[in-house]
Order: sequence, then C-alpha cells, then structure tokens
Amino acid sequence: MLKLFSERPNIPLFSEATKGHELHFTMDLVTVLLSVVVILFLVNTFRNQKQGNDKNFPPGPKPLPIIGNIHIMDIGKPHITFMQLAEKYGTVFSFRIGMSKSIILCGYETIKDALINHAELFSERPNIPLFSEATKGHGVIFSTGENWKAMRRFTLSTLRDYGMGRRTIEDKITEESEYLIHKLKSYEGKAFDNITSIYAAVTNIIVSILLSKRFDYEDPTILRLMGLVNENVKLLSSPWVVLYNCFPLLAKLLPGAHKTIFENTKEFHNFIIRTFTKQKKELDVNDQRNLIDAYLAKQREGKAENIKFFNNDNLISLVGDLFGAGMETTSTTLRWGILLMMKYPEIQKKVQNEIERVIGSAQPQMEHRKEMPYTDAVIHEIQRFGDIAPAAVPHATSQDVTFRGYFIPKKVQNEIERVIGSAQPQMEHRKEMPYTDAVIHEIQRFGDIAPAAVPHATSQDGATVIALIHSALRDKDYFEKPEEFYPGHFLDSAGNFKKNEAFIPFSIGKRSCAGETLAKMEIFIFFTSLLQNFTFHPPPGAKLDLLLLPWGQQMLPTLMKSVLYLADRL
Ligand code: HEM
Repeated sequence: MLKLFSERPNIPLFSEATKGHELHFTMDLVTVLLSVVVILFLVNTFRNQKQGNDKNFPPGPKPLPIIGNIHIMDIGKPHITFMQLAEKYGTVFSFRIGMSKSIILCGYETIKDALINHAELFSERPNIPLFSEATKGHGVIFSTGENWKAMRRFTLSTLRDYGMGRRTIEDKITEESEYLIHKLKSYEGKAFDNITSIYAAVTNIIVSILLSKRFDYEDPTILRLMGLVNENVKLLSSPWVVLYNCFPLLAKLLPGAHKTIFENTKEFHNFIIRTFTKQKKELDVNDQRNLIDAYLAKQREGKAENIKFFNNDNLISLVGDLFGAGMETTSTTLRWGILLMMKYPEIQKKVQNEIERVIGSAQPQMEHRKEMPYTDAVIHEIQRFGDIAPAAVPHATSQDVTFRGYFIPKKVQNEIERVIGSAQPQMEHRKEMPYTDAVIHEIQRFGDIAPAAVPHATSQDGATVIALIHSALRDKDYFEKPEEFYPGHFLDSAGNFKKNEAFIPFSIGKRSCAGETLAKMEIFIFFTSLLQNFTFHPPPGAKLDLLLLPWGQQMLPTLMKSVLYLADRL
C-alpha cells in the first residue's frame, strides 16, 4: 500500500552507512540517525502546532516531541493505560503514539455510537506501517475502500457456502473434536501442555475451509505454519513493532522483531502460493472444493470487477488473514476456557452436569445449546473475561467527522490505493493522483532526501480510531462484577440465558469479525466435547494466578505459554 513511500531511497548518506545491506555501527550511522531525529523533530513541532489548530480535537495527555505519549504507555497492555486515561479525559480522548494521533473510544455506549450509529464513517482502516508493508493493502483485515468491500463480501459468502454444503462446518468440527479427544486421552491423565493440540485442532477447521484437508497434529507443515503465525502474534507487542509503526524508515535500517515478522510472513505467503498454484492446475469450476477454488473460479469468470480485485496478491493476503484470524483467536479462547475451568472447579462441575443431562454421551451439536443456558453463560463469560482482542483492530474515519462534539480528522488515505488499488500503475493514473504527482515533483526538486520525510508525514495526518473492546467487556454499567469471572452476567434469576448487549468480543458494525458464526460454533462444540470427556485440573503444586498471565497484547494476544494441564478422564 505504501510501497511508493516506504521504499528506501538511494540517499547517499544512508547508502554509505548501510552499504545497501547490513548495518555497520559507524560514526556515519550515528550521523544518519541524528539527522533523522532532527527531521522528525521539525516535522513533529510543525504537527504539534497544527494539532493545536484543530478545533475541538479530543483532549488527551500532552505529547512529547517525537515519541508522543509512548513513555506513559504499557506497550504489552496498552488497553490498561487507555482505561486509566479514560478516567481523566472521558470516553473520547486522544493519544499520540510517536507522531501518529489516535482517538480512543471507551465504554460500550461510545463504541456503539461510533461503529453502529455512524457505521459508514468509522469503517476504514488506517495505514499502519507494519501491516501495510506485510500486506501491501491486500486481503480483508487491513484493506480499505472498494478492495476491502469486495474481499469482505467474498469472505462472508464463501464461509456461508461452506457452512451449508454437503459436509457442513459443524460436521467437520465434530469430527475434529474426536481427534482432539483421542489426542488428549493419549496423555493418560499425565500433565501436558495443551497448546499444540488445541491450536492444531482449531487450525484444521480453517484449513478444511481453505484447502479442504486436515493435518495430523504432528505434521511438520502444520507445526511450521502454526509456529510462524504464533511467533508473529507474540512479536506484535514488541517495542520494535511500536518503533517500526512510528518511524518506519528509521526502523527499516535496524534489525529487530519487525524483520522476523516480515520473514515469517514471506515464508507463510510462499506456502500459500505453492498451494494455490497446485490447486489452479486441478481446478474444476463446476466442483469447487474450498475457498481457494471459489476464488480461482472468480478469476476464471473474467468479469471486470473480478479482474480488478480477484488478483493473486489479494488471494495470498486473504488466505493469510483467514488462517491467522481463524486459528489464533479461537484457540486462545478455548485455552482461556480450560484455564478458567481449572481455576473454578465448581463451575466446571456444573457445566459437566448440564452436559450429562442434555447431551449424555451423544456427540455435542449446536442445537443442544439452546437447552444449555448455564454452559452458554459460561462460554460467554469466558469470552468476556478472556478479552482476547482488547483493542480490536484499529479503525479510521473515511472523512472528517464531528463525533460527540469532537473533531476527528480523516486519516489521509493512501492515494495509490484509492486510485490504482492493486492494479498495475499506469501513466493514465497520474491525472487522478495530484498528491503523488506533487510528491514526485518535490522529490525531483529536493533530490534524494525528501522521500524520507514528506510522504510519511502526510500519511500520519488524521487520526487512527481505537474502539476499546476491553472497556465494553468491563463496562460497569452493563456487568455487575466486571473484574470477576461470573457466569451470572449472562443468567436471569430463573437460570435462563440472558443476552447482554455490551458483550462485543467480535466487535460490532461493518468491520465486525467475519468469522463470528464459525468461531461460536467451534468454541461451543470443542468446549462441550472436552468437558464431556475430561475434568481439567492443574498439576500438583501449580499456582493458577490469573493476574500473573498476560491479558492480551496489542492486537491478538497469546497467553498461558507455560501452564500445564492435567486432564483426567471422567
Ligand atoms: C474467538 C474468536 C474470534 C474473536 C474474538 C474475533 C474477534 C475479532 C475482532 C475483535 C475483529 C476486529 C473487528 C474490528 O475491527 O472492529 C475481528 C476481525 C476479523 N475476524 Fe475475527 N475473531 C475471532 C475468530 C475469527 C475466525 C474464526 C475468523 C475466520 C475464519 C475470523 C476472521 C476475521 C476477519 C476476516 C476479520 C476482519 C474483518 C474486516 O476487517 O472486515 N475471526 N475478529
């Protein structure tokens, strides 16, 4: 997406310092870094003046030059910092991460007002340098405009189609839960780390939709793919990623977690390319087997819209998005479920009693859920308490907006993406791209130094909008005991299941999770199948202190790395 602006120009000073390859920590590099810092300082000072001119910009902590408010942010748990700031600044406030402005929306009412009542305005994504570089604006999660609409439509309809096909997704989850139980039984009640089996079981569901196959839990391919996604998710909360997102040109010169993320993404994308190249050869449009086949069939149709959007780049990123989103979130939720059942054995027992009464030894199915209010309430509470995507994925406004009396400037959309999308750039595009044209002129006027500062400065204008899901799931106006694990949040006095509108772990509005139905099915069937077969408890001497565990990271969290579980047969 930001390719034009994020490629490194041949600036003699930089080239000399890096020799085009590795970094050498010489005096030259120090000079380069100092120069960059000075440029950033000037840009920042200019921006601060500009921000002061933005009428009614939401209040927030005073930013320092260059770093903004990073010094007061808990990098691993920014949602906790935001909750504290909301006490002082209210439910709509501003926060500066480096030179990028963010508006934080706190509390269910505020989030609903933005994402539902003003849905059209708040459904864009900002340019986040790390994701822009990794996806180049393709796929569904981080894409924008018409490209996003086409990819989202395709995703929703294809996920629906595969749920209603001959072998429904529910059947596949049921079958996979049998493999999972078989695997856990093989531990014979000894302590084990559940991470690989749970991840593999959940991954097999999305893999069946994408590629119509399943992997054994020890298969090196699935282990490698899961490892790549998992490592990337963990690295998202690294300070290197924050540095990259604030100062991409500077961070590109340095080694660090961002480089690992790009390498992992490349390896993952290569796997996808190999897979769809093979599928292309076998494709029968009249007998589509999976999501990749459905996509390739769209390419074959040759309609104008399909030619524009259904290109290989979008396919690679879309499959990567669905694999990552489909695997990480659901398995993390299930692992929270097991952990909480160990922590609260009396709740685990009540769920098992309900399973015994309603399902007995039959295979759990979605239709059982309506007769199982207690289990349903426990699953909702696991998702509320686990809170695995506390800040959702950042949003942006599609135009300048006045929201609840505050002015939120539009985050300037990348002109290349708006005009060219993922098509091949051609000279005729130039007349619709005044900004890019101006930048190219400016590059020529300034020589090689300008591209480092000018394009990125403009892409930082406007504001990123963070809908703090965490604040809705902990909203004391909606939940009686927000900090406790309390299934009663979802039960009425007669023990019936009770909906709560502030329960929004999948977010709400036009950007809400595209896999919500699938995820709910997986969580219900895997969770009930596990508790039908096992009672989970910690190994002797293990301390289960929930507060010692990470509560999630910037986007998608990983947790419970080191806790082992004992699963005795019932
Ligand atoms: C417990 C499981 C899951 C949770 C809690 C979850 C949560 C979320 C959240 C909070 C978002 C961001 C929404 C926003 O920007 O406002 C999201 C987006 C998304 N999720 Fe999920 N998700 C889960 C499972 C899945 C699964 C299984 C899939 C796919 C098969 C999936 C696919 C997606 C996609 C494609 C998006 C991007 C939507 C867009 O930008 O239009 N998710 N999810």
